[in-house]
Amino acid sequence: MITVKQISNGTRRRKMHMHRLIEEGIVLMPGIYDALSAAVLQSLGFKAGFVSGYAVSASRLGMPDIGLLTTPEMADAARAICAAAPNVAFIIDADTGGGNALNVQRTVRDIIATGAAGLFLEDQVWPKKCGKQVIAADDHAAKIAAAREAIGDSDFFLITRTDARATAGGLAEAIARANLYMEAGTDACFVEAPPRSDDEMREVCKKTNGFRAANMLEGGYTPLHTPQELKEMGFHLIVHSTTAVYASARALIDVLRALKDEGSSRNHLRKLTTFEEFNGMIGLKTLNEIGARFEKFSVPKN
Ligand SMILES: C[C@](O)(C(=O)O)[C@H](CC(=O)O)C(=O)O
Ligand SMILES: [Mg+2]
Repeated sequence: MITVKQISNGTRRRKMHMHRLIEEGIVLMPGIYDALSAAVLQSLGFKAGFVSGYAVSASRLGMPDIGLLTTPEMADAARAICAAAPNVAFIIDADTGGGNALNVQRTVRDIIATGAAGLFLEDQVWPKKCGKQVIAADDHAAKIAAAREAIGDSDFFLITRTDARATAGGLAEAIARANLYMEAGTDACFVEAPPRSDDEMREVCKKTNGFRAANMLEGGYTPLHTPQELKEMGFHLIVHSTTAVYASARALIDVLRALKDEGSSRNHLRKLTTFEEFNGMIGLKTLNEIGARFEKFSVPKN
C-alpha cells in the first residue's frame, strides 16, 4: 500500500495568486455557473469566485449534482467563465477529478488551461450517491500527489475536500483526512458534509493544518456566518456555492410567473435590469470603443 510519506514530494511551493488574496483577508467566493453570472461577479468587484458543480450541473444540464456533469463539460464552462471575468480568480469544482490519478492529472491540466486559479478535489466515491461514501484515504492522498505533480510550477491552488464527516468515522475521521491530504500536497482543506455547529467549525480549525475553506450553504447544516466571524474561527476561504443560482432561479420563477399570469412584464420592470445596466455589465461600451478604433485603422504608408 502506498503511504503519504512516499508520495509527498516535500518541496517548498511558491506563493500563488490565491495565497496573495488570502494575505489580503478572508477570501469570499460566491458560487457562479456561467459567463453571465461571472460577469456580474466581476462587475461587483469580487476578486474570487467558485465555479460550483451543483450550479453548473443545474444551469448546463438542468439536472441535479449526482455525477452526471462530465469533467470536459466543466472545463468548457470554466473556459467561458474565466474569459468573461478575467479579473476574478476562479476556483473550479472538479468533483473527484474524473477517476484515478491519471484522470486527475488530465483534469488538472485541462482546468489550468482554462485560466482558472485553482480547483477543488473531493474524496467521494464517483458517481456521488445520496448518503455519502468516500474512497480510502490513501487512495485520495495519491490523487492529490498526482494533482500536485500535474500542477508543477503553475500558479494554481489546490483545495481538497473531505466528505468523511457524513460517514461512520465522523468528524475525527474528517479531520484526520484533512491533515493527511495536507501532507500529500494540497494547499487548503475543506471539511464538508458538514460541520454542524460552531463548536465543530472551531474544532476543524483548531485541529487541521494549512488553509481552510468553509461552505456557507443556505438551508444546510453548517451555521451561516459573516467573513469576520469565519476569520475569527480560523477559516481563510469562504464558498457561497448556491447563493447565486438560487437567487437567479427565484428571480426567474417570480418574473416569468408574473408574465404568464398577466401576459405582460410592464408592472414588473423594477425586477429587471435596464438595457443600459445590462449592456454595461457585459462590456458593450468597451467593445464598441475597440471596434471603432479598428474601423478607422489603416496601415501607415511610407
Ligand atoms: C459545494 C458543492 O460541491 C457545489 O457543487 O457547489 C455542493 C453544493 C451543494 O450540494 O449544495 C456540495 O456541497 O456538494
Ligand atoms: Mg460540487
